[in-house]
Amino acid sequence: MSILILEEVTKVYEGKVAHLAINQLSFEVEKGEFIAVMGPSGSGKTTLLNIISTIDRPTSGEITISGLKPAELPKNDLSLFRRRELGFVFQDFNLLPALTVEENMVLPLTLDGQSVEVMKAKVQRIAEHLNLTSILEKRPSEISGGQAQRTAIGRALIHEPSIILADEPTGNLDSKAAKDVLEILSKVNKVSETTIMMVTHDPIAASYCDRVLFIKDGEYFNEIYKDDRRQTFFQRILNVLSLLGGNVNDLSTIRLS
Ligand SMILES: Nc1ncnc2c1ncn2[C@@H]1O[C@H](COP(=O)(O)OP(=O)(O)OP(=O)(O)O)[C@@H](O)[C@H]1O
Repeated sequence: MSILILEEVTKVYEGKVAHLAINQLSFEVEKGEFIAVMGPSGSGKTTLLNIISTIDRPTSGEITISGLKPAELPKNDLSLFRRRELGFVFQDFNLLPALTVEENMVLPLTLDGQSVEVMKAKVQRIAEHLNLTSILEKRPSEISGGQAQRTAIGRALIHEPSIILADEPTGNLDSKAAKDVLEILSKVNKVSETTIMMVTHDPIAASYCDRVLFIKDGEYFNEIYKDDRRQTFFQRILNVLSLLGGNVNDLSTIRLS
């Protein structure tokens, strides 16, 4: 069953000079899939994520998430839809510095007015999965980057969303913390069957996924599925990236271990 369907989605940024950022892009994501989106700088990855996350609207084309078309929802229903169906993980964590790890994680629930008992129980369960139990009382300035990103993943999961949208979730982490975060995302994907879509420049991060979708100049370029070991998948990802071209600086963040 497809949980996300894009049908001929186009995004044009209007301005002095109009810019075609996404051009007639169509693809589907299955429920429970862990998919990466890769492409050179400027190929439209962030635009795509913004459109799927309902932060921005497509110029034309249709998007269906969990059987609903967000573009057709009234504003109030759209905020609720975003809070219930989607979880967000960003490169720079986006934690509130004045709140503890626990308070950051429950923030989406407090907006929903849930009882303290329900919130505590949910936090405990997720904190155990994400290995955060011992740091629940700490503030973002007192924890490592990897712990901060795991907290952000916990916040994204607290609503049990249908899809987690992650924008370069390992971009600010060293290789050890990045590996931890990718293993956590894989576990979340496998254990709770949460669908995850991750934009990344890093072929190692992409190799944790089931499928990598490559875009170029806002258009579909290629896609490959993992059907073997992660190391072999990583090599195949590198092969497509070399065909894809782009600025060599785009690959400057690649870690080769
Ligand atoms: N608000 C905007 N107005 C006009 N053009 C924009 C706007 N946002 C992005 N663009 C252009 O649309 C294209 C796609 O941008 P986008 O940020 O989606 O690319 P990206 O693949 O995420 O790039 P990067 O990997 O560098 O983050 C780029 O050419 C960019 O300059």
